[in-house]
Amino acid sequence: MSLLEVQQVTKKYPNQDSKAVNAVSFTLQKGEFVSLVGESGCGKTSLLKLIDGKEDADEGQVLFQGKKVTGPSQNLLPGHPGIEMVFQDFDLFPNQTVFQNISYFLRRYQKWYQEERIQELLDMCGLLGAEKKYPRELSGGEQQRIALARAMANSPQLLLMDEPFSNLDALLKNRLKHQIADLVHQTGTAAVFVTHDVMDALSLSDKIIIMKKGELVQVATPQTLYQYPATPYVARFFPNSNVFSINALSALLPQAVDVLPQNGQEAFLRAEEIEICPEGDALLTGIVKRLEYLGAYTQVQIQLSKDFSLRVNSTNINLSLGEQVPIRFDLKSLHYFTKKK
Ligand SMILES: Nc1ncnc2c1ncn2[C@@H]1O[C@H](COP(=O)(O)OP(=O)(O)OP(=O)(O)O)[C@@H](O)[C@H]1O
Repeated sequence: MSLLEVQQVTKKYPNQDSKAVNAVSFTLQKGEFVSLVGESGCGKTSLLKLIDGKEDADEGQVLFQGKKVTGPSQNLLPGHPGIEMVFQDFDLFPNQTVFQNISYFLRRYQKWYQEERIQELLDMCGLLGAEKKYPRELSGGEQQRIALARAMANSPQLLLMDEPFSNLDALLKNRLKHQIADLVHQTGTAAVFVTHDVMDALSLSDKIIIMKKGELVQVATPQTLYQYPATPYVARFFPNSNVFSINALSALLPQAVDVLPQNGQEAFLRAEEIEICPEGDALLTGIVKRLEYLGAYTQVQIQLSKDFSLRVNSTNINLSLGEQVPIRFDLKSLHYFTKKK
């Protein structure tokens, strides 16, 4: 039995024209780490609230450990006890100290255990010594970590995290994201992690769900998602992907018309699959339009025609804007999408 089964869940808020969540189905196993990625307003938070029983579904159902999760219409205190949710706005008690904020979630335990557990949680989140502070005395990132510590206090079976790293600096985010992933794997806690950053999703998840306008577009492992994005929307989440129309490429490569499909479809090519090459080996030639130095390589935007440019990853640090550069790639490495939208 799956830990969580989301079955055809649909939600439309009053006064909204379209459904915030539309016939969404997926399963989650014990200890599995799933990321939910999608553009702003596509229904990620709504889906988390439906899973946790904080919103009523119009259609479909959520089963947690085989039992139906009921919403606020049937519960005085919405929210399932085995599921914890970390909200984007932290939801801390403003007039209580950090210790009180966390201990409220441990109120059923004896004082000595509360104290021990709170030290453990604060240590994990890098906030030892903050027990007596009030939320207003903490930075956004610190408040966010307290919200995480609080959600993990009771070692929930399912942790729902709504962009938990949005207020953290890069150093802290890197530390915390690996701690959370380790914790999930060590304790058998399952997690649904909402993020805008598909690279975070790639590095942390067992499975990634891509959402668009309330619907699931693709559910896949990070490897499959990266190699075979099902639609242009999915591919565009990756900073190194080039999505373009085959017609635009065919116009520049009349000699390749026979090997390129002529149905006006889109294709994609990763920036690392294209190289700047010696002039005699060029497939195409373009002008350097933008240089983005990223440490290990530079991402170079090369304009090939008025409406067609490609991003290329290059280790050449001597390129300059406006320079003419020859590029090549294997036409066989072009990827085509299995779905249109
Ligand atoms: N309580 C509500 N009442 C009415 N409409 C809502 C409510 N909550 C969300 N919506 C609408 O439902 C849609 C989905 O919102 P939701 O917050 O779930 O998206 P999201 O993907 O989490 O967005 P973001 O990434 O910006 O947080 C949006 O159009 C939003 O305006």
